[in-house]
Amino acid sequence: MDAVLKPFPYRSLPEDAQKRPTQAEVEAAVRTLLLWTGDNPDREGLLDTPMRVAKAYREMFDGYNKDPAEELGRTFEEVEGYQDMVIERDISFHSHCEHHMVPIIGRAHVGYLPDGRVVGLSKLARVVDIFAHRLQTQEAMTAQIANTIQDVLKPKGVAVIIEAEHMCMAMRGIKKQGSTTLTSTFTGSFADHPEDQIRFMTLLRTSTKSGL
Ligand SMILES: Nc1nc2c(ncn2[C@@H]2O[C@H](COP(=O)(O)OP(=O)(O)OP(=O)(O)O)[C@@H](O)[C@H]2O)c(=O)[nH]1
Ligand SMILES: [Zn+2]
Repeated sequence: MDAVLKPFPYRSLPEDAQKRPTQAEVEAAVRTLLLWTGDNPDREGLLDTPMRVAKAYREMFDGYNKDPAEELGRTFEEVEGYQDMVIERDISFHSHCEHHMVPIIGRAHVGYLPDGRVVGLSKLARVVDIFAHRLQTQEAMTAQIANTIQDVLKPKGVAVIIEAEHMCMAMRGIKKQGSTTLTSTFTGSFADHPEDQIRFMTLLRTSTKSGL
């Protein structure tokens, strides 16, 4: 199936990337990579690997087929006048770095200050996953999540913090296991009022075991 990529509002794709290669072309490319490792793509254990890799890529990079704005389209106003921040903490995600195409594994914390409308909680995690399932830098992913929620939901502000481990730092190159990268983007009232940022950070640190 040759899917045509949807327009992507936060990063333009080159013209020739708009059309996907065929399944046969992808499998041939994986076969080349297998040869590059030094292994034999014709041995029994590797015969179906190009097909499996193509299938896995379709799943791991399905974020290119989805529009994060659509996820935020359905909102609710009946929340009994609730006006304080809403935070979805510890949203686990898997992504791939755009430099080495190896995994980034981490957690996102997403908060917003509603302006009359709230969104289904799962939708915040869906937005995280859509951006995670594209080739990323952590900085870009953090900004994309915050800017999409700000642009579509139009709350008073959005706060996004991501902490992640980059396998390109752990498995190769500098080989530092266990170091994590922290990034943050604050929009609206979170950018304008330090006290909102502080409250966000304080709420994030509230222990889930505290019984609050
Ligand atoms: N800022 C940023 N850098 C990243 C991210 N993921 C990977 N990198 C870095 O991207 C850089 C790419 O550096 P290059 O010198 O072009 O590539 P390289 O020779 O593979 O680099 P080394 O990892 O130092 O071996 C590396 O320093 C990676 O650690 C990310 O999400 N954000
Ligand atoms: Zn990398």
